[in-house]
Amino acid sequence: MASISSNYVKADSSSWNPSRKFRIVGKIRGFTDLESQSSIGLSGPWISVRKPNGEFSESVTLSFGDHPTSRKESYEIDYCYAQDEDNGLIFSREIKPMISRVFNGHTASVIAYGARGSGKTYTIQGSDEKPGLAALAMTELLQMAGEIGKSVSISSFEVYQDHIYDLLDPKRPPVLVLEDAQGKIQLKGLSQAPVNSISEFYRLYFNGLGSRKPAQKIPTELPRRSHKGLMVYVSSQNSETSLVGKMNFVDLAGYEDTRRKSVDGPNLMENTKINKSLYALQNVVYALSVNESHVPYRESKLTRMLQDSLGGMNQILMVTCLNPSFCQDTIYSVSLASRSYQRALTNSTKKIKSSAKPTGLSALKNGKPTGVSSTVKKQTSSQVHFSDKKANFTDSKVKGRKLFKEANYSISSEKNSMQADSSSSIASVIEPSLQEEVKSISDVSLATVPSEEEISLSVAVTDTEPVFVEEKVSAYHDNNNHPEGTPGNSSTTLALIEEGHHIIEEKENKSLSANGNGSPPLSARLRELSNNLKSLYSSTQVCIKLPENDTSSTNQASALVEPKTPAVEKNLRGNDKWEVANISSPWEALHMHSSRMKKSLVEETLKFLNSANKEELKGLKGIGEKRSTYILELRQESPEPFKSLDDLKDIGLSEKQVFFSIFCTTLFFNLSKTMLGS
Ligand SMILES: Nc1ncnc2c1ncn2[C@@H]1O[C@H](COP(=O)(O)OP(=O)(O)OP(=O)(O)O)[C@@H](O)[C@H]1O
Repeated sequence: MASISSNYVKADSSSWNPSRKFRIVGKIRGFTDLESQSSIGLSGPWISVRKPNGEFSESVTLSFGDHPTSRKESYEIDYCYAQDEDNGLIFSREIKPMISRVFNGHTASVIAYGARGSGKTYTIQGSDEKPGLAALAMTELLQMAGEIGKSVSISSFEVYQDHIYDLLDPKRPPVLVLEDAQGKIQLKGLSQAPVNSISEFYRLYFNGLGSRKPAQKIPTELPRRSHKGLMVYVSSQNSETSLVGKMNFVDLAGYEDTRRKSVDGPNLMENTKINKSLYALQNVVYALSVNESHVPYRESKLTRMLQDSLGGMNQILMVTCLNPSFCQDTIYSVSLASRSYQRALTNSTKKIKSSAKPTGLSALKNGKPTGVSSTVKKQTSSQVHFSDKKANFTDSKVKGRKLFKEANYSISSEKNSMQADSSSSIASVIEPSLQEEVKSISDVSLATVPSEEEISLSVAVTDTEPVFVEEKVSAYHDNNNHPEGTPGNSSTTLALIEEGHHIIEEKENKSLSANGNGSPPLSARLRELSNNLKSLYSSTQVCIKLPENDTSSTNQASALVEPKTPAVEKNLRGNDKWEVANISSPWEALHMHSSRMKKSLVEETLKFLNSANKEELKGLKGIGEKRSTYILELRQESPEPFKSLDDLKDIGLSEKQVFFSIFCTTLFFNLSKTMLGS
């Protein structure tokens, strides 16, 4: 047990400040038998835990010992449990006070996160011999419920690749996250089982956890990495509807920075999704901590399904699990925890110094260990917010550059479900000579924007055929909180192409000597295509009729219009008129049309899913008998189950699939109509 510094001060009592929503504690994992026997168990302390102000400290600082890559900063969190402090102690100090709140009608959540192998499962799930926090809490909950005449039931779930599976009944289709008329989250398809004794709990919980075998598609012997959760409901007896309170236990998948490891194919994809959902959770924690008006629950399934539990007056204990020996990902996790801690101090009166460096999540996103040394870098919540916003903005750009490598993966291995499903049909209407260039642009766009949430289409008209350019823009929307289509939302295709262009140029400059195959560099092809688009624009001017009362000098503004784009004139609203009147470049025109067209397609897609009959639904690629039945079922429960493209995930479809399927169907319909002369 040599890993704890002599400065370590043991826990005396839990001091959950009632005004705080989040409490952030650490837990240093005990050595495994193997580690105890090896040199790891004998090496000196790696993590030092100190109370900065002696016994009066309300927090502790963590620092990491001798290792060339260890940073010398210290990270502040609420508390840290030592290697030899077990789950029982964490339970009595942290969880027990939460349980009484559950019986008072609140929801409490315990979320374990950290690097791989840092002890998250041991802490939350435990084992038959060493109960985890969930089992310890369950014993207490059952006892208290018995005493005051309440009933207890559980649900157990897994979030794998942004799909939720029921672990109590694994044969069920993925769980749907729906929002009812009151704005409450409903988990459709997640079963609940009553629990009357701890042995019954063990049987249900551990059978469920063991029942999901690795997905067949994944060529690995290892169990798949996923987030696992337990929901415990306390209800008034004999009444399913009168929920008293709820408790969640979440064992998150481990954070792993894949750039330092050779992870490939499906594992890389799995890891990317895991990290994306971990970032999403941090974004939610951040938004809640600083009382942001918009909390990005929809960024991942996990946060969406926990929306009601995370929001409101509910309390959340974040347990940062720490590897006892050197692990770079543990340092990242702690920097993240420290960041959350600082954010959680929303009403802090501590003296604060701001830091210009992007830290915490944004730095983590950039793959850099953060410089969150809480002892030296404190920020007010508003300062944190501001700098983070800025950091996020630059982040998306910087990340675009950095992500280039990752994007290669996502293009080649994932290839984007949309591309896989619809590229053939789209390719068939693109001039063969342009196909490669279009693909290049798509790739650049993919490379420059981190999120895969939304796609918009830009359509340029050539003399003969339309050219489709894929664009990904939602991360920019989200990061900048601009409503779709507002002037602030200026991340257009061309901006992306330009950005990608520079990245490619930079890359090419570096690797020019290595490129001996004589093929024109991508930047040259992009430039050529960019010039083509410009000349096409000047040779194909289609006038947009301006509102009659608009006599501004720009009323000859023109734009590229794809035949059959949604009616421009008819749909002009106040802002749109402004937009049309102020078009000053072909790119603005192109962007205006692409976003309007996208908006229109989205609306049509949702309308279609909310109203089409079974046969019509089945006409869409990706929707068969099962899905169409399911959609109809959903419509019986709620007349309009699809309110945004995000809801498509609930039927297990990527929005890209449906979007492009609809797009292609509409396009072919229009083309055949044109050819038939109607
Ligand atoms: N306090 C502890 N004392 C002794 N061994 C422990 C302790 N905590 C965890 N371990 C052991 O360490 C190993 C890793 O723990 P665990 O599986 O809980 O990590 P994890 O963070 O859940 O991993 P992953 O990220 O892969 O899900 C296991 O063999 C576990 O039994």
